[in-house]
Amino acid sequence: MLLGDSGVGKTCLLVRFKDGAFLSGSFISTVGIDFRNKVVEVDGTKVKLQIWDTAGQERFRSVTHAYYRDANALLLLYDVTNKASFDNIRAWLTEINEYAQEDVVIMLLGNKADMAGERIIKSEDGEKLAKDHGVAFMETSAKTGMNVELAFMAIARDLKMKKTRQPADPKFNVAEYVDKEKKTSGCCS
Ligand SMILES: Nc1nc2c(ncn2[C@@H]2O[C@H](COP(=O)(O)OP(=O)(O)OP(=O)(O)O)[C@@H](O)[C@H]2O)c(=O)[nH]1
Repeated sequence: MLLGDSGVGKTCLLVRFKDGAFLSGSFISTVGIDFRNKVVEVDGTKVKLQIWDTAGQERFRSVTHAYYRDANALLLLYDVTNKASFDNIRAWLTEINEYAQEDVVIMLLGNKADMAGERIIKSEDGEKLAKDHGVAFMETSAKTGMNVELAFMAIARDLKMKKTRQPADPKFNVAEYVDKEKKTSGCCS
């Protein structure tokens, strides 16, 4: 499930992942909730992701709250050019605490990382906030595609590991996996 303030790029991120395209031009706010499916392969196993795109606007909150409980993973977005969207992350995490399952996987994403000239939130600030709350973090761009595949594939891997894990197997940690992948790809915070 994609969460975050209106305009941070949730729909664009999903469209980039699903169709490999970027929705530029006029911004059409999501009304309520919408979903798209995508089947991906993780180590030879097919994983069907059902990705729910929520409306960031306050007036739809009561609609979206009803869906938190069934979510296995949450991608929580802010916009690196919009301070309010970053400041609101704590409030989003409080809502998640209240409505989502305790073991839900959470990934914090600083989107619009392509907008270097207009950036307000530093990558280190996102990193710190994520660390404070024990969640995975990366910066993304729905426009260039930076880290979009990595974000969704890390979630797919986590969900697959949860389903197939034997009691003796070590636990999969999505935050550690993402840090390792970011380092090996040498790319983009
Ligand atoms: N430069 C840049 N623009 C982006 C990016 N992602 C989204 N946008 C733009 O930001 C605006 C809002 O994007 P949406 O994906 O509709 O935002 P949303 O979070 O789904 O908004 P709500 O549906 O209202 O919750 C659009 O004009 C997009 O073109 C990005 O990574 N880079």
